[in-house]
Parts: sequence; C-alpha cells; structure tokens
Amino acid sequence: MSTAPDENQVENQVENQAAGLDPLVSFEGADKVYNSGFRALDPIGLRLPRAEITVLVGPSGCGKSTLLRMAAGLTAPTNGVMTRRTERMSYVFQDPTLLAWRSVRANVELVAKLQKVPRPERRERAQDAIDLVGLRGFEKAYPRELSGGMKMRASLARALTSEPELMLMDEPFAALDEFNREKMGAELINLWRTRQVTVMFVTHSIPEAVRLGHQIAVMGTGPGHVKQIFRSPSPPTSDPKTERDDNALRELRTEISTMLGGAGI
Ligand SMILES: Nc1ncnc2c1ncn2[C@@H]1O[C@H](COP(=O)(O)OP(=O)(O)OP(=O)(O)O)[C@@H](O)[C@H]1O
Repeated sequence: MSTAPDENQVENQVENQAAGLDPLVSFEGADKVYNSGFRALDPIGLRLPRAEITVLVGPSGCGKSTLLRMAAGLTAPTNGVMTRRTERMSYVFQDPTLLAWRSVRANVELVAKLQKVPRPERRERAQDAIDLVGLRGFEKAYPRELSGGMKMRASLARALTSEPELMLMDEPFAALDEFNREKMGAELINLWRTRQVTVMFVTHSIPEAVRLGHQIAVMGTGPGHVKQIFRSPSPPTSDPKTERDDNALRELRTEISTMLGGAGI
C-alpha cells in the first residue's frame, strides 16, 4: 500500500501550514472589477505570514500590482475582504524616485520627516538604514552621483527609516542588471533577517521569486488569479551557489516555469 499523500492532501497541508502562521495581511475571496467593467482579478485567497517574504510571480497583466495596491489600501476589493493588521507600511517601486536636489541622507530621512519623527531620532534611524543597505560614506552624495543599484539601496533605506512592519515592493529590482539584482536580493534577505519585516514582493522573474520567497504565489491571466501557492523548501538564500546547488529549489523553479508555460527562466 502506498503511503504517499495524494495531490489534494498535499495542497491542503500547504494551505493549513500557511494559515497557522498568523497572517499580517489576508485576502479572502477578494476580487477586482475596475470601473471600466474590466475584471482584473477573480476572487483571491492568500495569507501573508508575519515576518516572511511572500512573492507574487506571473505574466504581465495577471493583477500582481492590483493585489499589491489592494494590500496597501489604495484600491478596494470589489467583493470579498482584504484584512491588514498594521498601518506601519512602506512601498518600494521599480523607480527609486529620489529627489534630485536632496542628498542621500536627506532623501532617506524624508518619509520619517513627513511622519514628524523628531530630528535626532530620524537621523539615527536613517544612519542605521544607510549602514544596513551598504551606503555608508555616501550620505552627502546626490542621486546623480549614484549608480542604479546605489539609488535602489537609497530607496530601500528610505522605506526602512519609517520602521515598517510591512514592505510592499513592486518589481523593485527590475531596472537593475543581473549582478545588481542579485546583490539587492541579498540586501533584502539581510534586512528581513535583521528587522523581521513582512514583505509582499512582485516580480516577473522565477529565479528571483524562488531565491527570495518563503511563500510563492504563482498567478495567471484571464482574469488574474492565483494558480498555486508554494512554500519554499529552503529559507531565502542570498548565496547564488546554494541556490544553484539546491535540488529542491531547482525543482521548484522548474515546476513554476512549467506552470507558467516555460517563461521566466
Ligand atoms: N485603473 C485601472 N482601470 C482599468 N483597468 C486597469 C486599471 N489598472 C490596471 N488595470 C488592468 O488590470 C490588469 C491587471 O493589471 P496589473 O497592473 O495589476 O497587472 P500586473 O500583473 O501587475 O502587470 P505588469 O506585470 O505588467 O505590471 C491589466 O489588464 C490592466 O490593464
């Protein structure tokens, strides 16, 4: 007699595992029909466990940004519910959106300044964040003096200075070359380890999804929906060699790629 669980059992286990992890954000039957009448998302069931990185991966137009915006409260579900158990959140987008006339330090302090965090505290927080993302020594530099990767580090540091519990990241590293993209992925893992933030991370890249995610929601189009939610077999890794040599991660990458029609590897 076979003892292997059937596919449904495995799926249920995966769901139960994620459910038991005290989600910071949850979507229950949350769908989205825009005012134009366009159905961007079919009902979504997804939970973001606290202090974990959840990655949304899928083709263009499958509603990844719509779901992220819903988590942010920028767009409401048409039916169903989105529950977010924190107000302390920050966003990081593909474009670092630094102010050209402000130094790195002044840019990094900006959100905390808008939140009226007193100056000495905001200085300290900004310096901690600058150190964490590896920009020490560049506090007085202006954005024009920074490389693309350094600008993205500054953008990450600015998001951290507001001490978020939740970070919403919409293809933050998409504009970077592969080398910087891997380095920034390592920074993200580093800051998740140090600060235990909960992260919702949107990407088109399957390798990036598998490298960064504790949990990976694979999405499809027509209308947007979650095809499957995977728990990563290994903790997020900042070591490309471990990633390459880890059979379970390799298998997961292949499975997701097959699910998405061979795209993204
Ligand atoms: N305000 C809006 N009104 C009408 N349709 C919209 C609106 N915003 C997005 N859409 C549509 O909803 C669908 C999902 O968009 P969304 O930006 O969430 O997808 P995505 O997966 O993030 O895409 P990409 O990877 O290309 O950024 C798309 O077809 C888009 O054209």
